[in-house]
Amino acid sequence: MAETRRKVLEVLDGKTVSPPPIWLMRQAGRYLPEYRATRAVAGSFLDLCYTPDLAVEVTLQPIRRYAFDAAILFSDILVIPDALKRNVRFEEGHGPKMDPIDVDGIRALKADGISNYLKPVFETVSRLRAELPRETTLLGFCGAPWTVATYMIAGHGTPDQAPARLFAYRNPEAFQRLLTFLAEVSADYLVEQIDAGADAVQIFDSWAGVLGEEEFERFAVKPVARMIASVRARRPQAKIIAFAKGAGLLLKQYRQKTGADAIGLDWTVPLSFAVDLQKDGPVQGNLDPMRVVSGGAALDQGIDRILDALGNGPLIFNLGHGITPQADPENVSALVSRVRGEP
Ligand SMILES: Cc1c2[nH]c(c1CCC(=O)O)Cc1[nH]c(c(CCC(=O)O)c1C)Cc1[nH]c(c(CCC(=O)O)c1C)Cc1[nH]c(c(C)c1CCC(=O)O)C2
Repeated sequence: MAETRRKVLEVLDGKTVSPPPIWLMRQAGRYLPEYRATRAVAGSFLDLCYTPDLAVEVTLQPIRRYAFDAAILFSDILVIPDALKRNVRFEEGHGPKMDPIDVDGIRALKADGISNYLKPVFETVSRLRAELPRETTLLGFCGAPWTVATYMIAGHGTPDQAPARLFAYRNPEAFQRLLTFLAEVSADYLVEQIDAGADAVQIFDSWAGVLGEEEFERFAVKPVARMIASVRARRPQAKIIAFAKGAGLLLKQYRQKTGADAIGLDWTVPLSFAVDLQKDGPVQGNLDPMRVVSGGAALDQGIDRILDALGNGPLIFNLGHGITPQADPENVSALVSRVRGEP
């Protein structure tokens, strides 16, 4: 059989691929009219995540339009609390909600049944691997323990995760227990995605940036290091991207201490520092999603700066965070063409 080049995997192996492969965080989503159409017939957002026919369809939509180098499984990081029976719901215009967990709730958490509950997700992964073009890398994902814990404790999203930070100071043992529990079940979840056909996985620590230095070490670095070690102990070839949004200077040690193959960079990471981080291994990022909303010169300049700074080393071109619903699909076409050096 002919060798298939999966460019994202080549970069994760430390190679420089030119032009760099590209995919976008949240590439399947509300900025696409075809996503909104599927979403409208799906019932709830979680129904969309748990119906393989529909989840496969929305995962493929941005691949059909833009031929991105990677597809990311359509799901959500909050399927783990949902599988833990935290009554997760997504209300229009309100973001995610769930029952807030307390110390007794943390003590009562059990891992039984998660894998069975999430079977539709694994079915989506295996169908995607069969349906995607061979050269497209399939990414699985999960949330990092800290980020998932922030939603479990508050019961909803907050601007600064004050409820989880406060809970962690007041109840250090229960909080540590929650992080350790989430690290274990999330590692199992990633192993099952890999076994179903995911070529690589990304761990999203979207709220790493609200932590002080010591808490970053205990709540972000250690649990993710533990997850990665657990996945690698079982699947030594696993390729893992870790995205700690807002981690800034602490990213330097983050890759080394967690063992991630590549680190994701948000748009506030200075390119001069990104060049330094790239000397230690592959990086992914880091265009400001608002440049995609803006389009025009702001988009072109943002792309060119990243390519100039990072294009001669192992780079997966991406945004610094998820694409937003206001982004014009035409601007995404312009972005992809420019990164690929097409007219
Ligand atoms: C923190 C977080 C969540 N979910 C996720 C994160 C980490 C990354 C990040 O920080 O963005 C990750 C996520 N969520 C979704 C994906 C799918 C794959 C992809 O990237 O295309 C992925 C990888 C779909 C989604 N997850 C969600 C949507 C929008 C819901 C809808 O269509 O009604 C999508 C497409 C809902 C969601 N899910 C979450 C929130 C806060 C929200 C509401 C905010 C919003 O509405 O944009 C939790």
